Amino acid sequence: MSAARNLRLGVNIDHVATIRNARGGDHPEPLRAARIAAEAGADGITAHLREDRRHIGDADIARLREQIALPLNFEMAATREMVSIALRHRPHAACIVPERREERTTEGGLDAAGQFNALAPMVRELSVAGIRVSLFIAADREQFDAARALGAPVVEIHTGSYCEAFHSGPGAFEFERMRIVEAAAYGASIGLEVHAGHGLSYDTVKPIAAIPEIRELNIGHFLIGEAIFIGLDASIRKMRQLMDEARAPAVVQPE
Ligand SMILES: CC(=O)[C@@H](O)[C@H](O)COP(=O)(O)O
Ligand SMILES: NCC(=O)COP(=O)(O)O
Repeated sequence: MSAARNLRLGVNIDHVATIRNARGGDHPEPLRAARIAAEAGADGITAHLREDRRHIGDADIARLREQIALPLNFEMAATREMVSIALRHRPHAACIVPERREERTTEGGLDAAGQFNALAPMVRELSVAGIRVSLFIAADREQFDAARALGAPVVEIHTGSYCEAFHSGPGAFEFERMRIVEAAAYGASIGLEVHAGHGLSYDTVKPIAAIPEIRELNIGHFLIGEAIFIGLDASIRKMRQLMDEARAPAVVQPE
């Protein structure tokens, strides 16, 4: 992703494929969404190849790698099948996420500490292939320590609980925000590159974008939903603008 930006935006296009798959066929095409995202200022494309292929499919990953110049962040479960697919396509990054077939979406973070021995060879294999490994984890020091010990250079903090807390009142929202603030600072202090994502919207993005240690946000479902009303280009540009506003250095007024 672009080195020039100190907060990158990865646009997740999974739910373009969700709509396509509702009817079969090839409309709307995730590849076209990726092209629009690139034009709208995305720094990267994120796609989650779920084991059940409920949205993105294998052919989407192949097309994205062949036809999109932006870095691809390939979200994958910790399975041999997914490691083989990643090694075949060599995306810029592979983000390992926990998956349960019966879940509606990614409900929690990866248990990097509990699954240490199973993850270690996968992280190694992906890294040796030149793929930047990221672990999708909760804002929890034990998980950050495990990510570091595994040799993953990047962690992505699951912002789902934070986004849900937005609807539970200011106290709960602030509590979840602070957990992410502290975790991001801790992650950076032990040498990890910190990303964040899941469920972010125009209402919730700014406090996360304002956290200086966070280098990348991955956002999808809200952007694709909002695109129904204002178009994909406009929905991405507005998100980018909110991120930039949150990140802008405070202007000190002369006395
Ligand atoms: C890991 C993650 O947060 C994304 O993959 C996002 O959740 C979109 O995919 P799902 O809606 O299938 O969970
Ligand atoms: N890793 C999070 C992601 O890619 C986007 O999640 P969402 O915005 O679709 O919930």
